[in-house]
Amino acid sequence: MMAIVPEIPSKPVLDIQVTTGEDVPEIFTRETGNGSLADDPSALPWTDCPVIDFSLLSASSAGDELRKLHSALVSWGCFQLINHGINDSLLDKVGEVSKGFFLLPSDERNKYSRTPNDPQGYGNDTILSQNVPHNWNDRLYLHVYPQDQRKLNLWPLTPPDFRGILHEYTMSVKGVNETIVKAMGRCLGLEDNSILDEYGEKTVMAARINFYPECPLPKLVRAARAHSDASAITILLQDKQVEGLQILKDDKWFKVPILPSALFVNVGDQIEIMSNGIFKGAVHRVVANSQRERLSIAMFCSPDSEKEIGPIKKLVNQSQPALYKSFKRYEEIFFRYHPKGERPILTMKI
Ligand SMILES: O=C(O)CCC(=O)C(=O)O
Ligand SMILES: [Fe+2]
Repeated sequence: MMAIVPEIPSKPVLDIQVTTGEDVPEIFTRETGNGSLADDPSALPWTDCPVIDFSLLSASSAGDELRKLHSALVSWGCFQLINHGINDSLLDKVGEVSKGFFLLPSDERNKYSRTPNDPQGYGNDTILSQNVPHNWNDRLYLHVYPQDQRKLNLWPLTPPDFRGILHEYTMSVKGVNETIVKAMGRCLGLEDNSILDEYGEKTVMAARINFYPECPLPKLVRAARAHSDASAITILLQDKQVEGLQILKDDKWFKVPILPSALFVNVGDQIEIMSNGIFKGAVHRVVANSQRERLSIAMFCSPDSEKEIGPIKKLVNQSQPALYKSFKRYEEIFFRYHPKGERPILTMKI
């Protein structure tokens, strides 16, 4: 049996009283070597990762858009998605109910607190090593699809329409995920359903609703340290006004701009593995902001956790041997390594 490593506990960031940098607890300011904290965000360049028009992806004449998508996935591992069909009013509403939750008094929010060693629920991320800094981030992490896997006791009852809106948003994002994943299959020269078939019986989706309070020490504290996602793909709704997300490419950091009404899509570890390394999982981080709070909603779309995942057979041959092992339940693997400051995907390499 595996020993359970105890968590390094922390209160939600919203419950820490800070007025000056001196009030920031030491668990947030440790250095990790995950990129220099001294980088001045204003000095970094903007990413020019492609903007993909969703409405063109399923057309029989999608050639140009698929070429753009292919180039995005092999170079950046991410793209901005426009014309995705989710209307602005739903994007606004899911943002508003989410913010409404984080603005609740502490005792209301903490009714939905996660329990130690379980990622689902409200609070901050699990940290399992003294060397790993905590993120200046409170998040509500919920399995949202399939519906019978929802832990409804962790779904806020206030704001009153939170559950209904998150459900509606989930179902809309699920459709977007399917079209993107089919297009990714075509980009690899495979059948439409080649990746979706690897998903098994059902797509699994988790929502991670991030709230980043203002931070008086943005030069020493990360809002989210560098990571790649456990998902196959992540569909992210950024804050409408406050930037902060950055993407790593060729060892350089790039800021991700806010594009009105767009969703930001990035490749997660599981598509990197299924594509046998052809598509790159995007390493990203979020910088802290001393002036403004920030909200984002990441929807992690992944294969059925009981399905064995590995490099797609048609992409493996003598000149391209499999680069990764096959496995099940990647989310569990991710939560074993990430809280210790290790990169989960490296443990999957052959
Ligand atoms: O807040 C963001 O823009 C990104 C969040 C993120 O990387 C995540 O939730 O995995
Ligand atoms: Fe992420």
